[in-house]
Amino acid sequence: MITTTDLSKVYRTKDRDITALDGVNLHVAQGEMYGVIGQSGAGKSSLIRCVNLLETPTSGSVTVDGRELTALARRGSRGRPKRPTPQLRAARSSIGMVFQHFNLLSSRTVRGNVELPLEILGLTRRERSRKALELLDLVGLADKAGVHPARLSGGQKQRVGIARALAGEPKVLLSDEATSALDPETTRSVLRLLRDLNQQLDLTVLLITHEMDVVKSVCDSAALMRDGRVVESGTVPELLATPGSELARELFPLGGEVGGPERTAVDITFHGDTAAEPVVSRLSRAYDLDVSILGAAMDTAAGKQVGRMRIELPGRYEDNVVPIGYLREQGLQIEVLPATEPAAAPAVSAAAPATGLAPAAGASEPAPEVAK
Ligand SMILES: Nc1ncnc2c1ncn2[C@@H]1O[C@H](COP(=O)(O)OP(=O)(O)OP(=O)(O)O)[C@@H](O)[C@H]1O
Repeated sequence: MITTTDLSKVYRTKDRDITALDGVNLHVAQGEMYGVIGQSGAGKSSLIRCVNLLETPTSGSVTVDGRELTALARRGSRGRPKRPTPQLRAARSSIGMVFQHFNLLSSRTVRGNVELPLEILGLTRRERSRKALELLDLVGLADKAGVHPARLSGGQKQRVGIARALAGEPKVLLSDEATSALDPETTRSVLRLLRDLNQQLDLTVLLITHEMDVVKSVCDSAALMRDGRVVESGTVPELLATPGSELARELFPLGGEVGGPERTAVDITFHGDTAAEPVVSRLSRAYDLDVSILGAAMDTAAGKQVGRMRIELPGRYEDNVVPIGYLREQGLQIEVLPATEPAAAPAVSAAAPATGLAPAAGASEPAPEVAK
């Protein structure tokens, strides 16, 4: 539904050129909720603004719903569009946008704000009113139609912003840090609303955020951006199945100090109904091993249960090839951590943290050993 190919954006300022996007290739499938995460300055806003051509990319292409928007834009001087072409304007109507600070008009009522894009689309007063009330009902705000934004909570303002974004019946919704200004409870309810709309309307949602919890609670897929590049991307299960994935580590941080070179540390990821713990006790019994559980995390990602566990086996990797093979045979995803020197930091924290959004290691207490 959304494809960017070699997308680059360079801001030319008086003093220097700033490369905000450096060859971004992204593919968001129809009906997907796709989260782009990264630290401040990574290029997330530039990406989302280039997707709907609010910013003109310096090079590369953007295709939304089969239309190459970059080809529809007429370039003006210094890369700025002179004016959107009618074709670009029409294509943009299939893209809704939700902003961090809501961008509501304080002089208009809630209904008046939702009606604004409908006026631009040329609907009659009666049609506008009917449609706006329908949209307000969809976001749970039918009773606030006549109220001005100043009398709404942050979450309610964002719901109005979402209703307004849906006015043109878009196929794609772009969300620029839509929950960053909201408290955790309100964040959860707005994310639930976005997820419901995604499912009810088969809406494709591209959201940018700096919060891993946002990705974890609603996204089917995610990309990690750094210095204008996508450094990792995929569906959440794919990321969890990728050895060494930074996103997987940040989504499900595992704690636990690894004991040293005479120990083998293994990260186990399990999905859905597979539970690791009985497998670990079976392993312990079958191979007469003292298995230590260093850390564990159970959570849901995009509505599916996912768990991770870090265990430690006595002996080097060479001594544990057979038990590790046994774990793999159980259908669990296994990642063996590189051996560490006794005084060295755990391998995971040595490679950590890309986003700095969550601790990668040392977050939880070591659990007792599994009984043999
Ligand atoms: N209009 C602009 N003119 C010049 N430089 C800009 C402009 N917009 C963004 N930049 C620069 O481009 C880089 C990427 O910025 P961008 O806002 O896309 O990142 P971001 O990941 O969204 O960050 P944040 O989370 O802080 O919004 C930064 O170095 C920023 O300073």
